This record gives sequence, C-alpha cells and structure tokens, in this order.
Amino acid sequence: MLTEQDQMKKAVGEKAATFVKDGMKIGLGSGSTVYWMVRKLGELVDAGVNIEGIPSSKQTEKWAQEFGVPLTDFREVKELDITIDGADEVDENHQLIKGGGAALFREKIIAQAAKELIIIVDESKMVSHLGEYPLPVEVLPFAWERTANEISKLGCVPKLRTLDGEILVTDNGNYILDCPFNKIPDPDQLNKQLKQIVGVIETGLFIDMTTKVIIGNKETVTVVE
Ligand SMILES: O=C(CO)[C@H](O)[C@H](O)COP(=O)(O)O
Repeated sequence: MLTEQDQMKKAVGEKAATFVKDGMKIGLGSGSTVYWMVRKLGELVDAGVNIEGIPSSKQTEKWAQEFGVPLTDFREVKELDITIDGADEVDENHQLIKGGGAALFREKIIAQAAKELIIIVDESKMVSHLGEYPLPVEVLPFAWERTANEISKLGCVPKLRTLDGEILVTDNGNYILDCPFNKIPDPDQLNKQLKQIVGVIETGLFIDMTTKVIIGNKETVTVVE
C-alpha cells in the first residue's frame, strides 16, 4: 500500500516518462521519485521504445538494470536529450537544492549535459525561498575540516553527513557537508562563493538549469515551464 506521498511521487515519475521519445538519450537522476520514472521507462523499453540512459548514482544504475533500461556513458554520448531528476527544494524561479541522496555531483553533470532538465517533485518541495533544507555540498575528504570552516564564514554551521554512525562517502569517494543557511537570498551568488573555496567539489544549488517542473499534489499533476 503506497502512502499519499509515494502516490504523488509515482504520478510525477510516470508523467515525466511521457516526455521520453524513441531514440532519446536520457540522464537518470537519483532518489525515490526517480525510482518511479525509471520503472516506467522499463515499461517503455518492453513496449519497444528505443532509449538509453546515463545514471547519476550506483542506486539508479541498479534500478535501470532491474527494469531493463539500457545504459550508456559519456564515452559514447556527447549530449543528452533530456535529464529527469528529483529535488529537495524548488523555488519560484525553479532554482533548486539537490543532494539529499548524496548524488549531487553526478546529477549536476547529467543536468548540464542535457538539452532539457525536467524536475519531478511532490508539492512539499515547492518553496518561496531556498535554504530551509540544509544545502548539501560535496567536498574533498582531505582537509574537509578546513573547507567546512571556510564555508561557515558564509553564514552557516556545516555538518558532516554520516550514515549508520560512519562518515558517508559519495559514489565519487568524497564527503558531504550539510549547510543550514535557513534562507538563501541570492542562490546564484552563494553558489559562486562556495565554488571559489578550494576543497568544494560541487554544490547542491542548481541555478538556471531547470526547463520544466512536474509537481504532484493529492488531486493532480501539473507541468510548469
Ligand atoms: O538530489 C537528490 C539526490 O541527491 C534527489 O533528487 C533528492 O534528494 C530528492 O529525492 P526524493 O525524490 O527521494 O525525495
């Protein structure tokens, strides 16, 4: 039995799959909403639609294999037709906070490589200002304490992400600092400031990348350009 939130995730994931056309190369995001989209893509493949995906995490790679979605990589593909991904926060300008699943670095690569970025969320992710969700920042393990100290000068107290009592290590071998800024008045400026800090690999701020947001609520699914 799916919860109400899972039903919304399923609905937006399946809606996103309607934008996938024969012959497309697709960036496959990460997270529980993306799960439903990958599952639907598996059905399209079964029905004879010819697509290939590039996954943004080991977890998504496993789901693609499980549902029979053929995979490729950037040795074979220069540009993706579409990337479909979830988000942790989406503001009114469709700027994003991502990285709740620690996959932000590869997610940003497949977002930038795509002609179109479709974001799939339930309505709880829509916010007026980014920042209530602590901003995930991927950092080099070497001197992460120093990197955290530099980030703190921008107005937050970064917290090293752990999982089951161990430091969480990303698919790229790095760490995640969760940075509670509370309210981010200028996401673009903060992103640029963070990227100037040596030790920051990538931030969870996705600026001016989104082309469509698919939002689910209890009754309906809305596509916003
Ligand atoms: O950025 C992400 C992973 O790094 C996810 O897209 C984000 O955390 C949303 O996940 P979910 O669909 O499970 O709510």
